[in-house]
Amino acid sequence: MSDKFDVIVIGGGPGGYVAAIRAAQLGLKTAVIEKYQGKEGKTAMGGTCLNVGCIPSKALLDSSYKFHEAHESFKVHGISTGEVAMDVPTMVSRKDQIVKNLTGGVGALIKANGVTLFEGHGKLLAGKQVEVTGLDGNIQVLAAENVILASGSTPVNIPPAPVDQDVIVDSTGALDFQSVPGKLGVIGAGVIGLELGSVWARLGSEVTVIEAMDKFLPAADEQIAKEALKALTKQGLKILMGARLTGSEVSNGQVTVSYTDANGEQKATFDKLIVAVGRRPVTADLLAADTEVNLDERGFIYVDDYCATSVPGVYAIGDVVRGPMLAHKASEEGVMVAERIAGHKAQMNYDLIPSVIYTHPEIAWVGKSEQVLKAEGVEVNVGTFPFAASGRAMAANDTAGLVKVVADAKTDRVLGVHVMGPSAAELVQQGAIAMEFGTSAEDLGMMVFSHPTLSEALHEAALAVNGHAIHIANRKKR
Ligand SMILES: NC(=O)c1ccc[n+]([C@@H]2O[C@H](COP(=O)([O-])OP(=O)(O)OC[C@H]3O[C@@H](n4cnc5c(N)ncnc54)[C@H](O)[C@@H]3O)[C@@H](O)[C@H]2O)c1
Repeated sequence: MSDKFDVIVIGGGPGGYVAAIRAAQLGLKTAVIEKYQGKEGKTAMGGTCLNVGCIPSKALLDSSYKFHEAHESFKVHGISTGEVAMDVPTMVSRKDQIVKNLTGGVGALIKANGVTLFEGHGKLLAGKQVEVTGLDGNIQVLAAENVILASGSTPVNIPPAPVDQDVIVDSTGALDFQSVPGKLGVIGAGVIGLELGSVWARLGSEVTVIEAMDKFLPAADEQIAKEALKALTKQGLKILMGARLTGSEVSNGQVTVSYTDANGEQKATFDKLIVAVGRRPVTADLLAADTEVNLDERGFIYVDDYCATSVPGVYAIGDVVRGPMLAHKASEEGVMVAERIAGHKAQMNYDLIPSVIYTHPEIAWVGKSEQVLKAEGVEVNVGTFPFAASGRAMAANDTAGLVKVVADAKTDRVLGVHVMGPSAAELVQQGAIAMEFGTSAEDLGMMVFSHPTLSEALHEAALAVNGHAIHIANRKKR
């Protein structure tokens, strides 16, 4: 046995690297184990989020939105451009450079905080020992007082559309197309399907999204989901609901998919097909048989509210445990666990984890939807404000969508903030901060918001909860 650590973290994604940095800050002797090899053939920190998830997809979303604006919207402002063209390899290599900078930055932070990096595969053994299989195949065993499992998730594969990363790709392959597919199929109208579908639609692909469920974005507030479906359809995304994929056949560089919908058997042919039907936790070769760490019935590592597993001193965080598969949820769990190991009484508010879909307009929310609250028997007051009535949104030529604030009818406490529109993610975060402090709609209404800002739409929606909005006619007058 070569070394003993206070904390060993398996996995260097947004859960693991944040946990490791926080543990080191708290004076704990910490190691992190990471095996992912980036495009340069070097160990890259940051997990799915930095390497093949949140960050690269946002790089492509931003590039493609700029192209779309130059192509479609500049003329409204009086700007003429001549022919606008997109060089896809340049767009993709810009994305790669951002990934390289960020993963390198995290590597530097790990070092600066005195965390020891082991490059290779980590596996928990009994007795809080951790086996590391190095990239060269050499095996060493480390000992720890505490182990944090942060092995993340991987895309779900489905038998009717086996991924070959050429014609049929998953979310990773879809970040590296070297040209714009003429016809693009997407399986799954979830977060990834809509974000990546948007990227390629903006660049000119004819995009068809095949979604098995009948209800669009079931986790979102119904009013927001309805508006979002309208907006995305207007942008040219063909979204087929209640359509279940049954098979696919690749030939001559194209793929023909079969699916069933309300009208029976259908077929469609695409140049590329993105499979985005969810992600599953990574636990393969993570736990030796005698560790006594339990999994739940869905294959996630079973943890309590504080991310403690069934084995004292062993914790698990992020996508490998229950809850939404979101980088910010993983990071906060990492901080909580590191602090608890250091003896602090840290906890995390699982009720206020914001969700964002980075389409344009963005779709974001925090707290509960009007429908969920009503189903729970909570009486609510609702205030909405459309961006069409916002001076700032008009100035930006970006007026689709609305802000919706849902408050308890008895106490006026804000229970949900739901936004579709420009900077929805940032506006929802303002709601999240206020909700964390138990805000009422009246409190938000009494605050001074800068003019002219998009944030005023949140102010007005909060005022509208009690019939006091100034810049729209109130549904409810008091
Ligand atoms: N912006 C973000 O926060 C962000 C971005 C990307 C990914 N993520 C996370 O990554 C995870 C995975 O994302 P995702 O979009 O793959 O999953 P998802 O669960 O959001 O959506 C998958 C969709 O595929 C549909 N589906 C499943 N099987 C199907 C089939 N056979 N035919 C047709 N449709 C089918 C499902 O009904 C669902 O609507 C999510 O948990 C998400 O939160 C988050």
